[in-house]
Amino acid sequence: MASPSPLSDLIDPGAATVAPRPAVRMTDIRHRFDDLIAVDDVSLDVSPGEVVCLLGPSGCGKTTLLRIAAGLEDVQHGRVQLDGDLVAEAGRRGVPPEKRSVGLMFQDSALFPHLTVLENVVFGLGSLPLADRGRRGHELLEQLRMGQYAHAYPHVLSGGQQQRVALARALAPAPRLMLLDEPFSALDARLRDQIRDDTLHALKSSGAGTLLVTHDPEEAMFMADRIAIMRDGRILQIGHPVDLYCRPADPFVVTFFGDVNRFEGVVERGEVLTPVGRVEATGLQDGTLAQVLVRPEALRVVVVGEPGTHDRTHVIMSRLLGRTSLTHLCVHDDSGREYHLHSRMPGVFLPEENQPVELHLDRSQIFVFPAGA
Ligand SMILES: Nc1ncnc2c1ncn2[C@@H]1O[C@H](COP(=O)(O)OP(=O)(O)OP(=O)(O)O)[C@@H](O)[C@H]1O
Repeated sequence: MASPSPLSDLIDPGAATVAPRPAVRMTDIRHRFDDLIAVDDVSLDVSPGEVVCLLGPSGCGKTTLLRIAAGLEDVQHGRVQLDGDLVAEAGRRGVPPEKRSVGLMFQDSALFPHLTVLENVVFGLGSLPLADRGRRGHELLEQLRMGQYAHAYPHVLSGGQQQRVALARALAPAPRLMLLDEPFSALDARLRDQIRDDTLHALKSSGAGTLLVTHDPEEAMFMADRIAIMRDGRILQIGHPVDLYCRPADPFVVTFFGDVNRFEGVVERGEVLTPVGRVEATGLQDGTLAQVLVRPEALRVVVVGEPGTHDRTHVIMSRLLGRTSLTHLCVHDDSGREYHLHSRMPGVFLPEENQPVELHLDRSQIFVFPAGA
């Protein structure tokens, strides 16, 4: 009997070495509006099937970058390739947006009011036979839980339903790239969570690469395979959400993901002394003035003794925020200087005012940088 062929025989060595062409590749993009540099030397790839979020504060250049990918802004410097094809380069006329195989979705769904939901979804499918258009439209509406509204007009739909239709319309022509600009920001929180979830699954099953603009770090973490965090037109760090959250390259990256407790101190024997204890200052020389950023979840509060008998570290107040509880703490350093710190604990943890406590540190959520970085 012939022995079974090894698994490696099934692998095409050529296929293993050819990386898929990026859905979009933006190279050396710089963009000015008069004197203002809106995008400053950005290069970025999005792979097919990958969701990349552009995250950053208002005005950092996210939308401009997205509009350049879409062809809605000319390329002033650098170039844009879609699925390996050069579509725009500085000094040359680019491929117009409607010829780029790109699906667009914005904060405002911008549906055609005089067309039904189904007609809106199939609007861009003119080249397909009528029956195929209808099949594709119904399939997407079912996937986005809008099947029952196929023959309704947009004005009877809620904002969230309109966004589902806008997503179906953008996905209908099976674009190679989806560009989404703050698509959920006009929706209330509960609705937003459901739509985000459905959008993520629809994007993933489409196989398109996605570039999504948001200023909301939680949304970026929910949606993204990779996050590019931007400030002043530049990408400060790009990577898996865990890389950005747990291995931030810059203090701005730490603070953009939420509230932090901040201290300064001089590095001595590789450590900085803070009011919550000594912290390792990896990579900083002795004598360097350092800033220490301590996430509230890095401070684990342990109740000790009776309320009212506090000496140094004690509770000022505590609040339930839902999935976590926030404790405001009064902490003193060795010289007696007082600090007001925040601790975040999972679940319901509501120690009384004046309760003495001890703090245990989760060092994985404490970050040290040179002061002024
Ligand atoms: N058409 C324009 N003309 C002049 N300045 C512009 C134009 N579009 C954007 N800008 C400016 O360029 C900078 C980047 O804007 P952009 O919209 O890309 O930022 P953003 O990060 O998307 O911000 P937001 O989240 O507020 O939309 C901002 O300072 C903005 O005011």
